[in-house]
Amino acid sequence: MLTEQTLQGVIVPIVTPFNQRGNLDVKSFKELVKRLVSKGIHGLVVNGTTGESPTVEETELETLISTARNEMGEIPLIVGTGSNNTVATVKKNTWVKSLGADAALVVTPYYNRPSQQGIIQHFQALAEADLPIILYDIPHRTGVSLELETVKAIMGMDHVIGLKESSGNIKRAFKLARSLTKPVLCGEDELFFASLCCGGKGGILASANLDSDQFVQVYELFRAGKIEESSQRFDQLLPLIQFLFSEPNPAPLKWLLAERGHIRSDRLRLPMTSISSETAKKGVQLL
Ligand SMILES: O=C(O)C1=N[C@H](C(=O)O)C[C@H](O)C1
Repeated sequence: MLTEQTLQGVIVPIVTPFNQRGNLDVKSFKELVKRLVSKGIHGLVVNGTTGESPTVEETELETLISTARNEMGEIPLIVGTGSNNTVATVKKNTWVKSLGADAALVVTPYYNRPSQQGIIQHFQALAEADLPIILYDIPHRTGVSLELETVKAIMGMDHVIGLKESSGNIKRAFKLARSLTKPVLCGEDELFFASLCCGGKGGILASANLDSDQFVQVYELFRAGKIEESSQRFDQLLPLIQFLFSEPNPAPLKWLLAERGHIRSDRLRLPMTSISSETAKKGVQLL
């Protein structure tokens, strides 16, 4: 099980590769996991936003979890399970735990506009599944704003081991990293280095599906006190990060992974679509 002491470093929300017909491409997924593990990542998220969780079927998720588990050894496996239905999320957490998950990444309940108290109770209810939780705050995707007091209340729960902070507001990230005793992980790739400077303990970074060893080095250099070297290494990654978020994630990421031969197709499931030809031209320049 993952704990607040071991939750740190570069954690990669892996893409879910599909073939041209839109079916799960298990072979590409397995190769991808192996490659990421060989690059020294500190954890993996299956079924995150980057893994196109809204379109992944339960049987497919079972395959993804067991395939990843087999390749990962002791490296923590986190599974995205968040939804806007508390009972369903408890059930899903219990289920993914039985499949070998070390923790669940749980986004704030979106769309039905719960009160702050409702959000607190949602996370409280997840204790029943007995699986460590990482709170995922990403207001621009969920449409839900968490008050600082709400974050503190959730982070005070025993089964909640950390926060993935994706508000894009570095002042807020700074405040949280300073005031919380549990790890705050950056979920806004462009702010990764800034977040480490604010006291963040690592990041859950879609960009780290590519050039993973470079992201690991940014983190390791920073931890070793080599701040300038870490900063320079991160600057080198910025054009990649900016390209990857020039259209909704994970479309540019899948395109680049396919171009580099790491997956066999850049296919996404609707309503997500592949990148435009203009973005592809920019990608070719980057390559
Ligand atoms: O899947 C994730 O986890 C991430 N998703 C974010 C997003 O797509 O908005 C980006 C972040 O790098 C990780």
